Amino acid sequence: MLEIKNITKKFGKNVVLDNISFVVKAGEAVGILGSNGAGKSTLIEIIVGQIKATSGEVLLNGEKDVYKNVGIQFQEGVWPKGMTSKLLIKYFKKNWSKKFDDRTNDLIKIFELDKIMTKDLNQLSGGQKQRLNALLAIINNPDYIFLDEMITGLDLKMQLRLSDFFKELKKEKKTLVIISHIPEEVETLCDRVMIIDQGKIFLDKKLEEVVKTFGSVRNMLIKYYKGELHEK
Ligand SMILES: Nc1ncnc2c1ncn2[C@@H]1O[C@H](COP(=O)(O)OP(=O)(O)OP(=O)(O)O)[C@@H](O)[C@H]1O
Repeated sequence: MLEIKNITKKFGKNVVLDNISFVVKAGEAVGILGSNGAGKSTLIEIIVGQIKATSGEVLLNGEKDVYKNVGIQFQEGVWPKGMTSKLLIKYFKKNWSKKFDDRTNDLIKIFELDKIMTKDLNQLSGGQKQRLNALLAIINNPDYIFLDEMITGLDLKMQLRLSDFFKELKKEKKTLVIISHIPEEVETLCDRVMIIDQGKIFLDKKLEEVVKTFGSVRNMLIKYYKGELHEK
């Protein structure tokens, strides 16, 4: 169980997260929606320990060292010249000298990275980097997986393939926290939907309830952006 307790984050005077609390149960898949700049990525970065909260705490199964059992899909980075997918995967798996195991080789094929394994990362396309980042999130088979706009910008074939792949992980009772601007991604993968609005939780509902009330996550989001949702 992941507990987010009274998280506030300020950058200078800017309050980006304002006393956010919620619990994610093991095996749950939560989709986090919201406007650009609402605080979604900051929230995930705090949960996984990449940045510090101004106040509040995050506990995973009652413990503070959340990073030990999570996988996070990093945003696109700038890499040293000569860094390749192969080297980066080895680094993440901490097995510089060993051959990849069967699971890793399968993942490389599923994510269609096999042909670009030894190419300089700075020469990869945006979608190729994104697929690599998504693979790194799961390479160590974590129980808690955080995906920040995982399929945005991928071609439809890869969007469907990765959605199917993460759907299978969900069946294995992995816990997923997904930031997305694509309502269909949330509807496909998640059983709980949240909207973050100006650093606060504006809406937190079961997918079932959203679909029953609005017909779809997209319809709910349209209502939200039109100012016709009053959840606060
Ligand atoms: N390191 C930083 N220093 C100062 N302000 C920051 C920093 N990181 C983020 N912010 C600000 O915090 C706010 C929330 O940013 P965040 O990236 O969490 O939004 P988001 O909801 O993920 O947006 P998007 O949908 O555009 O990815 C923004 O106003 C952003 O400018």
